[in-house]
Amino acid sequence: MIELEGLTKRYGDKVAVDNLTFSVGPGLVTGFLGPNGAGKSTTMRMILGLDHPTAGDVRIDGRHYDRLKDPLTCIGALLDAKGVHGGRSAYNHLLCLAQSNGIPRSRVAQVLETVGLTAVARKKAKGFSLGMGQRLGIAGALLGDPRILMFDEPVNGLDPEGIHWIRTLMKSLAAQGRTVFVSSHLMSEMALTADHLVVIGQGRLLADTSMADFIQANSRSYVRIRCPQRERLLDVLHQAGITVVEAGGEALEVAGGKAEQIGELAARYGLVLHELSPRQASLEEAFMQLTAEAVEYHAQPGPGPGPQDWGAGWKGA
Ligand SMILES: Nc1ncnc2c1ncn2[C@@H]1O[C@H](COP(=O)(O)OP(=O)(O)OP(=O)(O)O)[C@@H](O)[C@H]1O
Repeated sequence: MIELEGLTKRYGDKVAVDNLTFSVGPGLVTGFLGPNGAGKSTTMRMILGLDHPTAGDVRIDGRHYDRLKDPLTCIGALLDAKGVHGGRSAYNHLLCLAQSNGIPRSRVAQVLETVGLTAVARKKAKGFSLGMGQRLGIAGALLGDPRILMFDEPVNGLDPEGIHWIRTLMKSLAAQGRTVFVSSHLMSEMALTADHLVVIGQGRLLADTSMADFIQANSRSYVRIRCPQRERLLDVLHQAGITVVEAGGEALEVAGGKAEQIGELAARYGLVLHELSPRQASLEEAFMQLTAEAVEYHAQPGPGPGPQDWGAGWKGA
C-alpha cells in the first residue's frame, strides 16, 4: 500500500505536485495518468525518497522510504531505464543491487529468466536496445520480490511485442496480490492495463476512480449523420422526439445507439443519407477533456503565418 497525504513539491515558484492525497492498494494495477509535466515523475521520486516534499507525507506500508529495512524487498521501481552503469554486464548490475540489499545471488538468475535476458546476461548494458534496457530495469525492480512495484512510463519507445510483454507482466504481478503503480500519458494504454486510475494535471488530483467507472462515465456512444436534405431530416427527427446536435460542417450527431431507428425514419420519408455511422467517443478523448485545463504544453498555431502562407515570399520569383 502506498499512501500520499497532502503531498506537495515546489521548485521556486513552480508547484510541480500540489496537495495530492490518494492511496494505491494491493491486487490491482493502478494507472497514474497525466499530460506531460503533470508531476507524475516528481510524485514517484518523492515516494522513493529521491526528492523531499515541500509539504505533506508519503508512506509505503505505513513507513517512510528511508525507514525501510532493505527497501528493494519492500518496493521495486523502474524510474529511468538508462540509470544503469553501461560498462557492467546485466548480471553484474543486478548482483551489485542484490548484494547491497541482502538478496541472495540465486535471485539474479531467476529475474534474468523472468524478463527474458538470460542469453545476454554477460553482455555489457551499454550495448542493450531500449527494450532490453527496460527489461533490465524491470529485473532490478523484481529482484527483491517486493510487494509493491512502481514503473514510470515503462512502455515508452517499446515495440508492440515489448508493450504486450510489460502489460501482461504488470497484470500477473497484480494477480499475485502485489501493489502495481504505473505511470503513463496514454489513456489508450492504461485502458488495456489498469484496474484503477489516478489522474493528475498541473500537480493536482483530477480523478481517483476504478477503470470500469471511468469507462462507464466516459464511453459516450452516438450516431453521426450527413444528409443533403438536412432541414427535412431535422424536422423528421424532431417529430420523432430524437434530440440532434450540430457536429460541425454538414454533420449532425444523435446521442445513443439509434442508427437503425434513424435509417428507418429517413427511408420512410424518402430522405437520402450520405452517412449514418454509430460511433464511440474514445477514452483518450475523455482523458483529454478531463485534463484540457491542466495541459501545460499546448501545440498551438503561433502568431506567425499559417501553412497557407508558407512560401508566400517566393511568389512571382
Ligand atoms: N528539478 C526540477 N527543477 C525545477 N522544475 C522541475 C524539476 N523537476 C520537475 N520540474 C517541473 O515540475 C513539473 C512536473 O514535472 P514531472 O517530470 O514530474 O512531470 P511528469 O508528469 O512526469 O511529465 P512527463 O510525462 O513529461 O515525464 C514540470 O513542470 C517540470 O518542469
